[in-house]
Amino acid sequence: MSNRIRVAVLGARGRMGSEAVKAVEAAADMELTAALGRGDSLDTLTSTDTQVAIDLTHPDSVLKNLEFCVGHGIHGVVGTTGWSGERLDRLRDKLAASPGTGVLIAPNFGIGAVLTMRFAQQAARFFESVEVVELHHPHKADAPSGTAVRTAQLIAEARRSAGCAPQPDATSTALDGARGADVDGVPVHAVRLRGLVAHQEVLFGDEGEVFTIRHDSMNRGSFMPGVLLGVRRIISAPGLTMGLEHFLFDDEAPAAPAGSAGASGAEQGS
Ligand SMILES: NC(=O)C1=CN([C@@H]2O[C@H](COP(=O)(O)OP(=O)(O)OC[C@H]3O[C@@H](n4cnc5c(N)ncnc54)[C@H](O)[C@@H]3O)[C@@H](O)[C@H]2O)C=CC1
Ligand SMILES: O=C(O)C1=N[C@H](C(=O)O)C[C@H](O)C1
Repeated sequence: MSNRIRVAVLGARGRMGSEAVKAVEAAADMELTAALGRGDSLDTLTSTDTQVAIDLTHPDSVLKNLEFCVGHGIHGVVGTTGWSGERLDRLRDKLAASPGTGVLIAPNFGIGAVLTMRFAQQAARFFESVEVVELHHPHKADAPSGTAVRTAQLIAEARRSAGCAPQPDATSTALDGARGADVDGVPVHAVRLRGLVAHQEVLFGDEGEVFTIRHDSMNRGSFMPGVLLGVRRIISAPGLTMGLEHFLFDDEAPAAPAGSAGASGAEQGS
């Protein structure tokens, strides 16, 4: 019997999902069990004995898909963005009732995007001002992007830990949206433009200097090494893992308890 990982793709006819289907088919250690689109029955996941479902669907679909998967002991690798705190709590409840099952939610599978978040976190305490600008194709459902929200949250956490003061902003009158969305005190601006794929700039400023971190995803193939890494790692990482960095930077992963197959099942990176 084959010991390849049995993987299904949800959202298989979409921009990301169609790339994921090709990537799974090309991976020697994986077998594609199902390529499901909107309206297809999730029962196919159980009838094909799927081990890992990759979700690249829509903010309105992803929680229902995961509730089914986790309820049937199928691990999830999730690229779908647009999560709220309330939806994450519902997923946590579901996972608590299925202790052997793992879900990775990665707002971005691109190595450069993960590094952007990491470097921004490191730079955050050294500058008085910071703003995030994300730029995407006009078909995107959620704004700001999941990556931009996560980047801003990580920056805000780092600034809080370092005891930074709120950043200066004398704006007293503004049109709606002119100063972007306020994510944990960090302004985040979203551009939607034909011709773009996925791009982000983090701008730091202080007296006499500006420091910019920029990342550009030129095509969706760039996300696939991260998706496949997520599939390979989630089968031995029970619980909720927030962010691909927990699988990329192995030196930071919590030690597995003696006798266990992998991570501890405690939440990583919430
Ligand atoms: N984490 C990452 O690195 C990345 C994440 N994304 C996210 O992935 C998601 C999908 O993005 P795109 O591929 O550009 O969107 P898309 O609109 O091209 O594809 C989504 C597909 O999912 C289908 N779908 C919707 N509900 C479904 C359901 N319940 N079951 C099965 N299929 C369903 C749609 O019909 C569509 O074909 C978005 O949330 C986007 O933000 C996109 C790029 C990279
Ligand atoms: O919708 C997209 O395209 C992307 N979505 C993700 C996000 O919201 O951060 C990742 C990447 O930016 C592409």
